[in-house]
Amino acid sequence: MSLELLSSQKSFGGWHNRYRHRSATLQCDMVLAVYLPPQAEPDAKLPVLYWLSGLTCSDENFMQKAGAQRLAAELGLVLVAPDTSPRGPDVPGDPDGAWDFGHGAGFYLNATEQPWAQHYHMHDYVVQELPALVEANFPVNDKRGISGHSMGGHGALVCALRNPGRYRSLSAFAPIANPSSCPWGEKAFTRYLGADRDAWRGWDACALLAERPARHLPILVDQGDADSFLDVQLKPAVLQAAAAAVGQPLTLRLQPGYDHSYWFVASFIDDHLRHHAAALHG
Ligand SMILES: N[C@@H](CCC(=O)N[C@@H](CS)C(=O)NCC(=O)O)C(=O)O
Repeated sequence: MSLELLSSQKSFGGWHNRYRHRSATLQCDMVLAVYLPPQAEPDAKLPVLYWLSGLTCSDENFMQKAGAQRLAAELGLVLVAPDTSPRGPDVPGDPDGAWDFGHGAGFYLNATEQPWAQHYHMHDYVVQELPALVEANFPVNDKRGISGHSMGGHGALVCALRNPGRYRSLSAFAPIANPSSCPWGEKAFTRYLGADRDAWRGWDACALLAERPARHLPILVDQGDADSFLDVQLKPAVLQAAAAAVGQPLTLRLQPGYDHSYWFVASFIDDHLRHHAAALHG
């Protein structure tokens, strides 16, 4: 599993590096970003926070806009930001060129429907191939946290709920909380998973919570109350109700005046980094 270094910049005493590699899971080349804090000496064993971005994003949005490096450097956290879908000329995208499906919109699931099923296995990529790659190439241990924004916030919830024990910490910003009941999710799930809604349950955080809560894993969620996607696409109240019904520890913070952008993410990223560091360094 070789990584080709594309660029490297020093940041807060550590390094922001971008790499390309061939993904066996996705059957295409993938680019990812890794922030190595100053503690990442060759003999170190640092925990890793995986960040899953939202619709239209690549590895770059979070690393450039969230302002996570300063505190990650202080806390000794490695940050890993993968792309949001398989990419390339051989990977089919949205037939109409829309931004909410296909390239940049892999929804962190394993597609079962053609033509998507050949490449769109972002869940297995994020949960299996990516940690194996990171743990083979960087001075890290197997203490993993996961977080993300919007489609990626939901992706983080699903990755953790589907894989008990694989992550020690979990949080989300403005997750698409119940994709089975919103336009972005219904479009993506119908195409990636087919029309049978029973097949969607394993990929919807609210349905998963009902079946396999992770009561040992407290979830931190921040949501701006001025987010234009709040009522139609995100629906945090459904997640709150699903968590309450099964005794899942969930702290949902409605942040007054904040929208859906990375201005919002940057405003609360420190709280999330501390939430993860407390569990990962324990
Ligand atoms: N392009 C869409 C918005 C998509 C969007 O808001 N994407 C979010 C995640 S769902 C994002 O992070 N965008 C990239 C950025 O802000 O850097 C629109 O025009 O309404």
